Amino acid sequence: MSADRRVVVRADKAALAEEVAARFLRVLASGDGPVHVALTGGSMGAAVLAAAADRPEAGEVDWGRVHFWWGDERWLPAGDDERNDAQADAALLDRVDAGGIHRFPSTDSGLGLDEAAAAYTAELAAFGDAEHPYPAFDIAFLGVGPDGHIASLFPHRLEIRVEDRPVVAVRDSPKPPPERLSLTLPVLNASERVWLVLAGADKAWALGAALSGSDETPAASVFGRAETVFFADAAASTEVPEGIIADD
Ligand SMILES: O=C1O[C@H](COP(=O)(O)O)[C@@H](O)[C@H](O)[C@H]1O
Repeated sequence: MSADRRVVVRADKAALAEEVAARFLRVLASGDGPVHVALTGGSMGAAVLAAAADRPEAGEVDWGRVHFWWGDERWLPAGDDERNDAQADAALLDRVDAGGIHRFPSTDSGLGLDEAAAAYTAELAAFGDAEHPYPAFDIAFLGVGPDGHIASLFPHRLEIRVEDRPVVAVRDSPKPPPERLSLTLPVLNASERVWLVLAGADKAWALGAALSGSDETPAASVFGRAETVFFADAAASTEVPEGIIADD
């Protein structure tokens, strides 16, 4: 794990999505083995994927090497517009021939919420190694809620402290829908790169709290093994301490 965290700021949401999309495509175009990417829902998740789909470098990526996963999912029927995977499908996944699309189960899968968590745990394990029963993501994308939540790990809740399972079933979520599935911190923290993407003035508090390391802010507790980067627009970065905004 690298405790070093950087903040990259761009003027607005569109410029931010373009910046992250360009970096995302550069990672996908490098190397030659399978690439595992954990996607996020929320406002910036689809914006980054849509920007990536429209960039010319998307044509240089061997999408057959790329496995897509999700950091969390809303417990809804397959294809529901509010599901995180449906938003990613529309933005990018329907336009590329990915090596694997690993969706969380849906309410119409015939599984209950706990069974769905177990099913995703098993799917992750199929791509694990001797060290961990889950893949080490090359990139884990995370949105950050105004309260500092990441994936479906919300402040002041037990799910943030779960270390013995890769997936948790979330009930009574403070944000609708009330039932969700989420990866846990040990899985996210095994990622090579953790990229948190946030835009808008309503995210300024969350970014400041994440950087100050508040125990109860989930966004403060996630670290990539090689790098942890907060990508923010100007409106979201007003509470970033001086001197930690990266030049790149
Ligand atoms: O519900 C969710 O919210 C968070 C943050 O979303 P945002 O719209 O405030 O950016 C998102 O990261 C998560 O994947 C999603 O399920």
